[in-house]
Amino acid sequence: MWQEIGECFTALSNTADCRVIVLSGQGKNFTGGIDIQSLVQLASEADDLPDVARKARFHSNFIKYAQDTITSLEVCVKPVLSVVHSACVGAGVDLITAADMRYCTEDAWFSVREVDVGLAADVGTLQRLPKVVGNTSIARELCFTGRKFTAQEAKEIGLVSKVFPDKDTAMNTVMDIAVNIASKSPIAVQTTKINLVYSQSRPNQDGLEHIRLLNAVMNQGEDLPKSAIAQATKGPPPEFDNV
Ligand SMILES: CC/C=C\C=C\CC(=O)SCCNC(=O)CCNC(=O)[C@H](O)C(C)(C)COP(=O)(O)OP(=O)(O)OC[C@H]1O[C@@H](n2cnc3c(N)ncnc32)[C@H](O)[C@@H]1OP(=O)(O)O
Repeated sequence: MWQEIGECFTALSNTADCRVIVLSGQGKNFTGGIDIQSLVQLASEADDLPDVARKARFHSNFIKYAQDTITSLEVCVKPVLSVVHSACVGAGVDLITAADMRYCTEDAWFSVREVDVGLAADVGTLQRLPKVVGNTSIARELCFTGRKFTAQEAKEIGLVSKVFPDKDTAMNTVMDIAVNIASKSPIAVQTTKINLVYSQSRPNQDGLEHIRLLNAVMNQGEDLPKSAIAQATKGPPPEFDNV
């Protein structure tokens, strides 16, 4: 699954007729996080190596691979909307915090469970959760304790944008949001995502410089006049070529 997630988001990022991605889970839970047996197996494979440097390199390589998998959501230029139902544990929080938007059902619950399996979270939660919720005290409490928190609390701290009564309602509403985004200029939407991601950990001046250079090129495209004229004339929504 690690491999498929990375391949999937890389492929969708490069698939012209995909404009928006909705990520949801099948079955009883959104995700129970990393397969614990595979984690134990990995530790034992590292243990079999003859010396500490090689053990360290083995761990480092897998962590990098897993980090890149989660980061593939962020690197993907198409907006990723995630919909969580029931449990979202450990790697699930890493995954959704790399998405652009998060929604959940009333029965959803979350846990930054890594400390309880003896790990410091290493595939994104520690970097992204504090920024997503904008409150380092609550982010740290959740990371240090691994405690379960409800959909309601996730909404209160800003982890999710909205809580829906059930999965069908959540999916229908989030699909409407996705359709709305997909109707807009893909150049404008994707450049917006690229700049938001670039700017999230940099000074404003760097982000401004980045968008200035991007738009010096992108503003020469056909989507800007098409959209601007439709807005100004209250004309029908324009159609845009895929990127
Ligand atoms: C480089 C490192 C990269 C990433 C690291 C990520 C770290 C993490 O993800 S830490 C989190 C690890 N996950 C957990 O600790 C979750 C433990 N499981 C649970 O809390 C619950 O099982 C549940 C996910 C909330 C689901 O509960 P429920 O719906 O009640 O089902 P269960 O009966 O408990 O489980 C069914 C069945 O699945 C097995 N299982 C559940 N989660 C895992 C898992 N993460 N790994 C392996 N197996 C799991 C559970 O043991 C049950 O198995 P049976 O054989 O049916 O007993």
